[in-house]
Amino acid sequence: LKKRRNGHPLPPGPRRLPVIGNLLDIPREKGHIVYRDWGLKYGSDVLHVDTLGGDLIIVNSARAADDLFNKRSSLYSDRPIFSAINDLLDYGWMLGFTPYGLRWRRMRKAFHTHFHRDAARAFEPIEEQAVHRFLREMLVTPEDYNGHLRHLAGYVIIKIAYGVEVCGRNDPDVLLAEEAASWVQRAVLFEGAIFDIFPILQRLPAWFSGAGFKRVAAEVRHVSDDARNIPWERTKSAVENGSSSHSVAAALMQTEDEDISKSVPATMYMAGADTTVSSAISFILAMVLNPGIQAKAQEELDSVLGGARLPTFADKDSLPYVTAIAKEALRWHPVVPLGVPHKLIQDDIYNGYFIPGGSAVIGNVWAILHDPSTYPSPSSFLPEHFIYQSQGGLLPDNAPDFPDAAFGFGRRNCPGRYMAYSSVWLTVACLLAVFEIRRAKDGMGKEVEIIEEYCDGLVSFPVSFRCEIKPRSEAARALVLATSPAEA
Ligand code: HEM
Repeated sequence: LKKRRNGHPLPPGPRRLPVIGNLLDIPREKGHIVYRDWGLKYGSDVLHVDTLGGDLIIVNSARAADDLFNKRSSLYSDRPIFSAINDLLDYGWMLGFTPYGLRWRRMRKAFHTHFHRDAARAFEPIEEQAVHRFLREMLVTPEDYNGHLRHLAGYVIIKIAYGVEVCGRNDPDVLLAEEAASWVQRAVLFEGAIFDIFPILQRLPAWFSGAGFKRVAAEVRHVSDDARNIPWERTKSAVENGSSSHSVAAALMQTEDEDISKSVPATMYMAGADTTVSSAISFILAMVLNPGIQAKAQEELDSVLGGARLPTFADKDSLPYVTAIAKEALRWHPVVPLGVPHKLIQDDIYNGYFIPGGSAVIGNVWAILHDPSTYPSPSSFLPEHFIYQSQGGLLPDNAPDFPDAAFGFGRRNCPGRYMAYSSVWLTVACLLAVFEIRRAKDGMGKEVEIIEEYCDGLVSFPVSFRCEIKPRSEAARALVLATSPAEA
């Protein structure tokens, strides 16, 4: 290593001990905050951590993320090999974990064909129908907003992926995809624990031992295979007998080989369901905590729509404050606070520092989206963070007016981001247009205290909280009821 370094130091970081390196320094929770604080302490936006699994590089600023992940994207676009789990789970078919190379490129291209900015607009009618259906569900059991949001995400993804409508909460496709996705989360996290990438999971689950692991792994593999194959085979039969509706799976079947085609729709649920749900819940939490912001957004909605209809995508440009709320929901508590680790494929020098080839490289999404030089009050939920200073907001005029980092970096950034953002935008706009979101009251009429707390994990979720979500008026309720049940 000394030879390869050729006099260049490694980026700074906590002092390494012989043999165990920085094992004892690795934070057990809230890694994104600890890593940001290390950056401040060591005066560098790029850090090096010596883990038992190898080298870990943390990138804490938008500038360094752009320099490495974008400008040197041919070097920084691989993934660390999650090999131990992959042997058993075979999640190599999921685009997010596929090593950088030909197979990844083909899958990514297939994804891009259907999800680039203009292509994703084709999904808007499905998203509108699904959000209307969600609003109707919210009229009946608003306390189950979490379940309804999950249903909404599942409905949209399965309909776009396979052209079929999920039948209720217990739809077999959704249940299977949910199960596979939850195993993937666990598998990745716990592989991360081995590499010390996601420090929280240094506590390995009890089933990770001997025969227990083999048994669980066999089951998991089965679930992962079914999640990819069952809906695919059904779509294939539907295409063959001429009964299929338009879908990503049906379109890919005509153009790509089976390995690529069936991986794309199956990946959508794994990558797109939890992430979209988490951002929508963050929005609800933000509204409970900030009634003034909610009132201002509703004023804007009323002035544009006159309370006469629900917002649609065509209203986006007329609703800058609502749009800023949707973006702020993605920034305030980013869904994937440490992103998904990339891997550097060969030795590199950056700002005079030596970065060893093979390092896992983490873009600290949270630190970048909480940089006070771009977002002056980073911990507060302020839509003004996405309104330029020249227009009365807080965003420096040279900063991008979108929380790009929330969707990752460089060639591996989220290919579903346009679809994800439009789903979040429409959910935010429609909920604000017709519902009042408030603190819940206890039996004594006292407001229930809410703690702004998030679970650690690859995908981070707000800790469950109670709130009250009621139609703003009888007219608002009538608007929701007027969305035809037949359309969804
Ligand atoms: C609010 C919702 C979402 C957020 C915040 C989000 C965020 C992310 C992030 C941070 C990454 C890692 C990027 C990197 O490695 O640098 C990622 C990857 C990915 N996302 Fe999303 N995502 C969302 C929704 C979706 C949706 C709806 C889909 C599909 C329909 C999707 C598909 C993917 C895929 C396939 C990857 C892996 C890309 C690759 O490795 O080449 N995501 N996403």
